[in-house]
Amino acid sequence: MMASSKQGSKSRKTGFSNFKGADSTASSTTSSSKLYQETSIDDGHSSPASSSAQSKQHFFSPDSVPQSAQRSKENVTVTVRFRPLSPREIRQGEEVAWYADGETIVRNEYNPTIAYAYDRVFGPTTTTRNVYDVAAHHVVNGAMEGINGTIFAYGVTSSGKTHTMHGDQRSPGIIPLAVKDAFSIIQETPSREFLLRISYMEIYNEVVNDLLNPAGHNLRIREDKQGTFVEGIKEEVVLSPAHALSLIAAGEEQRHVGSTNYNLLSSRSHTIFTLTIESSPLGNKIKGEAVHLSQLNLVDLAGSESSKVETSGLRRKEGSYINKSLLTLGTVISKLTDVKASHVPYRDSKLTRILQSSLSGHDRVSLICTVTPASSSSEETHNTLKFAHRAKHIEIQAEQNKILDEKSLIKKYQHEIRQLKEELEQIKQDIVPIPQLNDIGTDDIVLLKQKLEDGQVKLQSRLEEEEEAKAALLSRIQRLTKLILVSTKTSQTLPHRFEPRRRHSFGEEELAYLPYKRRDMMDDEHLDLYVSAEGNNEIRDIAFREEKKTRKHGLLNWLKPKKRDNSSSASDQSSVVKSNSTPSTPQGGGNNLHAESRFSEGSPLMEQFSEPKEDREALEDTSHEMETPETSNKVIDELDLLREQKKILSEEAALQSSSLKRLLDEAAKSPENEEIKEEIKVLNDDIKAKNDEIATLEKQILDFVITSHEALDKSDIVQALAELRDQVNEKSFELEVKAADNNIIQEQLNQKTCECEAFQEEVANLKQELSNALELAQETKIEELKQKAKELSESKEQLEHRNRKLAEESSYAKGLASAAAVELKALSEEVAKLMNHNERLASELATLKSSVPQRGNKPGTTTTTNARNNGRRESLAKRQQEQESSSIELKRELRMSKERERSYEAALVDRDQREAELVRIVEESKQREAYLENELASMWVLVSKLRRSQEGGSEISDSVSETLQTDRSF
Ligand SMILES: Nc1ncnc2c1ncn2[C@@H]1O[C@H](COP(=O)(O)OP(=O)(O)OP(=O)(O)O)[C@@H](O)[C@H]1O
Repeated sequence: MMASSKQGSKSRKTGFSNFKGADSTASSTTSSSKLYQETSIDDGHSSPASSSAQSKQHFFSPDSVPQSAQRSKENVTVTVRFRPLSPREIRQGEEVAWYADGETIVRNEYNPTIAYAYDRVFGPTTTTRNVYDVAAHHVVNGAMEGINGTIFAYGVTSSGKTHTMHGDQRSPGIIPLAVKDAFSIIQETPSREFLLRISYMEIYNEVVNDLLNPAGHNLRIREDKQGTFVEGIKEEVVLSPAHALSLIAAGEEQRHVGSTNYNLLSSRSHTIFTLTIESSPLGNKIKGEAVHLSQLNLVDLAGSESSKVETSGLRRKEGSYINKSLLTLGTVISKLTDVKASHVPYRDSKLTRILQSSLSGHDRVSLICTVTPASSSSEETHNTLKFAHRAKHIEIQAEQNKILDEKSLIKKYQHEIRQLKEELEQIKQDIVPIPQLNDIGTDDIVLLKQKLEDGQVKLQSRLEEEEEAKAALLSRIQRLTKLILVSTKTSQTLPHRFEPRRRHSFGEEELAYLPYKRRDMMDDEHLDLYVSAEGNNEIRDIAFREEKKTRKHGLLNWLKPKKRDNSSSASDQSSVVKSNSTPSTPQGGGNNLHAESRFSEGSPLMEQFSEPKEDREALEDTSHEMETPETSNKVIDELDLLREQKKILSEEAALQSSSLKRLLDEAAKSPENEEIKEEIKVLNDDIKAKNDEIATLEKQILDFVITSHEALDKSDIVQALAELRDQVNEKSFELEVKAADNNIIQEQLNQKTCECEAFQEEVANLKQELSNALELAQETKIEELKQKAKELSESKEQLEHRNRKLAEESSYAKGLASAAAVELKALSEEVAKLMNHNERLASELATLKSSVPQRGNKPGTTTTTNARNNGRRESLAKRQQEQESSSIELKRELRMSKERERSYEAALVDRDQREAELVRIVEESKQREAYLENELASMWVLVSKLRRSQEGGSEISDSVSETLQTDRSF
C-alpha cells in the first residue's frame, strides 16, 4: 500500500513536461541520463498508439495505401511495465527502487539522475488492456495486413511476463487479446477472406518442443529462402478466439513450469506462440491478386535469474540455460545496434535462431519489459532497463508479405471448394425432373405403397453404399468452407454464398478460455467450432452426420440454399453437437420415413410420381400452406412414433451386436472366462428380445398403414402422398447425386487406370533402355578388359625376356668370377712358391756370408777362394736381384688380381640384387596375370548373366548392374 501510494505520488509529481526539464539537468551528470536524453524527444512523436490508430483507418482499404506499404523505417517499440510490490515483498519491508516518472521515463529512487526513456512506461496500476492498446495493437494490425510482427515479454523472474502475455480470467493477457483482436479485424474486413492457423512451441534447456503436439519433442530448426523455421511443428487451423485459446490452454499444460524461490509458478522455458495469417480478396473479386501471408509471434521469455538463489540442481541447470539464451539475445541486440559489428551470433541460442528474421528487422517488433520496483531486485531491474534501452535502437523496415497463389493454403482451400461445388452443381443439373401425378385413387395408393416397399430394399442397399462417398464429399466442402473465415457482414454486402459460413461473433466472455479454464468449460457452440484442418475431422464428420439425421429433409435442403437460412444460428450448431453426444435419442422423425418410402431405380412408379419441376415446387408450396386436418396429423404422428421406436430399437440392437462381437472375440481369447460367457448370454437374449420387438413394431406399422388409409380422407392421403413424394424426390435426388459421384469416381478410376498403364509402358521402356545400356556398358567393359589383358601379357613377355637376359648375364658373371678365382688361386700359389724360394735364397746367402771370414785365415788359398767366392757372390746377388724383381712383379699382379676379385664380388652382389628385383617383378606380374585371369573369368560369368537377364527381366539386370558396380569399385 505504502509503496503504491508512493508510486502514485511520483507519477503525479512528474509529467512529460517535467521530464524535459529533468532531462536538461540530468543529461550532464550521468551517462545513463545521457541515454535518456537521446531517446526521449524523438520517441514522443512515434507513439505506437497513434500509429495503430492510423493503420486501423487504412486497414485493407483497397483504394488507400496501407501504412505499412510505405516501408518507412521505424524502431522497435519498447515499453516498460511495472508490477506492484507483491504481498511477500511488502511483508519483507521491500522499498521501491525504480518508479515510472511520467509516461515515458523510469527513474531510480535513490539516484534520480539515473533515468531512462522509452516509448511508454506503465505504472503498476495499468491494466493489460492498456498495455495491449499501446504496445501490441499496432503489431497485430500490421500482421493482419501482411506485415510480420513479434511481441516479446522480457524481464527477470517474477517480474510479470506471464501475467502480461497470458494474464488470467480477470485480466486477459496480450495473447488472448491479440487473438480476439485478430478475429475482430476479420469481422471488420468484409472484403477479404482469412485463414488463421496457430502453432505453439517452447524452448526448454535449448530443446524445442511442440506444445500442441506432445510427440513433437526436440524439433530441429531449419533454414530456407524465407528464413528459419521449426521443422515438423504442428499447425492448427483456428476458427474462433475460443478455439485458439482452448488450444493455447492445452499447450500451456505441456509447458515446463516450476516453483522457484521467487515465483510459485515460474516459467522454465521460453514460449513462442505463432499466429499465421493468410488473407485474400473475397471470392474472385480481384483476380490474380497475391495472398497476404504474415506471422505474429507472441513470445513469453523465461525470466533471467541469479544462480545463487536456487539450490536445486534441476532449477540451477534450467536457470543456466535460460540465462545463456537471454545473454545471447542481449548480445544479438547489442550487435544489431552496433554499426561496426560484422557478425551477429544468432546461432548461439535456439531462441535467437528461431527469431532471427524478427530480430534482423523484417518484422514489426514490440518489446515489453516487465520490471519489479522492489529494492532487492534493483540491480536486475537496472539490467533489464539497459537491455530495453539498447533494443530501442534497433531499426526495422517491415514490409507487407505477398505470396503467389500456389503457395497459399487459403487459395488451395478456395480452389478445392470451388471444384467440389462445381461437381455438386453438375450433379444438381443432371437430376431428371419428376413429373407430377395428378389424380390418384385410394386403391392406387395402397398399390403404390406396396410397390414402394418392394423397391425399398433394393434402393436402400444402393443408397447405403453410396451414402459414405456422398457424405464425404459434402463434409469436405463444409469443412473446408468453415476453415476460411469471413466477416458476418459479408452476407449483407456481398452476393449470396450458399455454403455455411463462420458467423461467429464473440465478446469478452470468450476470453474466459484461459489457462485456468480448460476445454471442459467450452459451451456447445465452441465445441462445434473446435475443429482443425487435420486433427478433428472426426468430430466434424460425426456432427455433420448427426446434422443430416436431424434435418427432416436434410440433404435436399442443404443443397437448396435459397430455401435455407444462410446464417443459421449458432444454437442450431450447438444442437447438432448435442445430438452427437446422445446418438440414440430421437431427433425428429424425418429420416426414419425413408425406410418405407423409396422407389426402386427405374420403377414405373417413379415415372408416375414424376412431375415438372415448377409443378413440384408449386405443390410443395401449396402443401406447406395447406392446413393438415387433426386426424391426419394424429395418424402421421403415431406412425412416426412407431417408426421412431423401431429405429431406436434397431440402433440399440446394432450397438449390442457390436458389443456381442467384441465379447465373442474376448471369449475366443479366454474361453474359460465365465463372466464373459454370462454377458454374451445376456446380450444374446437382449438382442433376440429387441429383434422380436422390432418385428412386432414392423407388423404394427404395416397394420397401421393399412388401417390408417381407411381412416384418412382423401386430403390426408394427398398430404401423406405429398410427403412420400418429397421423400421419393429426396431419395431419388440422393441416388442421382450418388450415381453422379460414382460416375466421377469411375472416371477418375479410368483415368488412373490409363495413367497406370502409361506408367507401366514407361517402366517397360525404361527397363529396355536399361538393359540396352547395360549390354553396351558390358561390351565396352569386356573390350577394355581384353585390351588390358593383352597389354599385361605383352608386358609379361617383356619382363620374361629381360629376366632371361639377366639370368644369362648372371651366369656369365658367375663364370668370370670362377675363372678369376682359379687364376687368383694359381697366382697366390706361385707367390707362395716364390716367397719360399726367396726365403731359401736368403738363408743360403746368410750362410755364405758367415763362412767367408773363416776361410780367409789360410794364406795361398785365400786368393783363389776369394775369386771363387766373389764370382759366386755376384751370381747370387744377381739371382737375388732377379728374384726380388719377380717378387715385386708377382706382388703387383697379386694386388691387381685382388682388385679384380673385389670388383667381381661387387658385380656379383649387384647381380644378386638385380636378380632379387627381377624375381619380385616376375612374382608381381604373375599375380596380376592371375587377377586378370580371374577378372576375365568373372566377366564371362557376367556376360552369360547378362544374356540370361535379357531373357529373364529386370530382376537379374539389377543384380548384374550391382555386380558391375562391385567390379567397378574393385
Ligand atoms: N502487473 C501486475 N499486476 C498484478 N500482479 C502482477 C502483475 N505482474 C505480475 N503480477 C503477479 O506477480 C507474480 C509473478 O508474475 P509472473 O508469473 O507473470 O512472472 P514471470 O515474469 O512470468 O515469472 P517467471 O519468469 O518466473 O515465469 C504473479 O503472481 C502475478 O500474478
